[in-house]
Amino acid sequence: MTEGAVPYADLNWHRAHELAYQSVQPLVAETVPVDRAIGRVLAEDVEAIAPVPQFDSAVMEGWAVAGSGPWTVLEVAAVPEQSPEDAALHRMRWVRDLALQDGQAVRVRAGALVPAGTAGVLVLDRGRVDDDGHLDRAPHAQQDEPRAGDHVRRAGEEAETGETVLTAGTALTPAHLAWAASCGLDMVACLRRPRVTLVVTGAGLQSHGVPEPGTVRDVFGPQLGAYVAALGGTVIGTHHVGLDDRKLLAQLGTDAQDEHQIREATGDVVITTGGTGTHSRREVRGALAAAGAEVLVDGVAVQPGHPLLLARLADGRMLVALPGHPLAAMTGMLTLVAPLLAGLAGASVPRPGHVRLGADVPAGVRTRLIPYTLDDGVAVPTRWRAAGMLRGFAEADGVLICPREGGETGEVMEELTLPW
Ligand SMILES: Nc1nc2c(c(=O)[nH]1)N[C@H]1C(S)=C(S)[C@@H](COP(=O)(O)OP(=O)(O)OC[C@H]3O[C@@H](n4cnc5c(N)ncnc54)[C@H](O)[C@@H]3O)O[C@H]1N2
Ligand code: MOO
Repeated sequence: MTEGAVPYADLNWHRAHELAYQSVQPLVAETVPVDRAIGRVLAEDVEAIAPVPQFDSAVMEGWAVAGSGPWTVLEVAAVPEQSPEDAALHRMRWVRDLALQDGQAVRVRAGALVPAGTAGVLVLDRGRVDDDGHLDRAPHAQQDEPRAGDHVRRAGEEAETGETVLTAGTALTPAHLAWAASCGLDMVACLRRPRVTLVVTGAGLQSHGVPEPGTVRDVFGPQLGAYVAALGGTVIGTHHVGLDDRKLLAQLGTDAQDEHQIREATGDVVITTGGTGTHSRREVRGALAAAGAEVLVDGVAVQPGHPLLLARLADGRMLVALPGHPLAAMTGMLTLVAPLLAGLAGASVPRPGHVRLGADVPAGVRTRLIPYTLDDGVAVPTRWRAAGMLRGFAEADGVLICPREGGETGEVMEELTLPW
């Protein structure tokens, strides 16, 4: 390789995707409140700090009973002028400290604590209480109701203290977080969400309305933040630098003195848009060279999104340069940003899925990323697939990774799932 040459120019799509993932290490962990950990990746195994559930409880409303019956129904002495909440708490504590003896029963609601000594729960409509507070089975009940353990949820039946209840590397879903709350957890150790700075280059970008001929409506500044969030990152700043190379360069350098300051000020990743074509202006490549960045990938053999760059800045931040053409940038996010953010977040590499083609795709000059819609379970490639078009991507169910030789109806092809 000649001096200064980029190790991976015109890289095969799969290798570029993998290289982006492998180019980074997971970020350090931080402990976060359970209710703010959605979508985060667990940094370490979580062990149950108490049995789950924490106490024996009734599954059905009725009476917790001891012995074969009939039973005397015990009730707590009422405290005058107690609020309903205080009365409920007072009764719960009384039940907690109670030890049922043979022939005794206590009225319980579904989910409520049952006292020590409970053999089972006699369901409400299977029992009768007479005026003297004696409980017996209803005429239609079986004579052995309730059998030992009937309608009682035992402490520790889901997890014992010290048991691993969530494993490191899990991307936390609402179901995981409900489970963590059920285990009594308040905080969990998660890998930090990658922080991203967006740098939008280009002239004549309009922030609102229908653009005048010769100008374009900016589709990256306002929208890429949500795309980054869907991929597990957080955009901490968006900078419009126009065509000013010095402003672009300023975003790639830093005055910060140490790693912590750099991360706080500028994040972990810089994503630029536009200025990646190999045309006369130096733009992104020039700025990367001036900033002393190490370019890892310069061009991916894919259409759209050929002039994509992956670089490591001098301070260790990673940079992805997306082309200006909108679809090229949107698919470039799947090619390089998705695996990069997954690598930083400690998540597994996003693997392509597979889908059956519902139409022929002719051969092309290189691999193509083609948005498709699902029709009756088969993939119909969009006709709005050129680099400047967004219509096909907007209505897509996924993106085909179509090899150079194309594909025929009925054939199974690799695809990328969209993060929304
Ligand atoms: N002489 C060459 N021309 C081009 C080459 C090349 O190698 N040599 N590569 C082509 C390919 S492939 C692509 S893709 C584009 C990449 O272009 P750039 O990344 O340099 O993009 P710009 O020139 O900055 O912008 C192109 C075009 O994209 C639209 N754009 C840009 N930013 C936005 C935005 N924020 N919102 C909406 N649309 C945007 C705009 O129409 C720009 O004119 O280069 C080819 N040309
Ligand atoms: O390769 Mo560019 O990204 O389509 O025109």
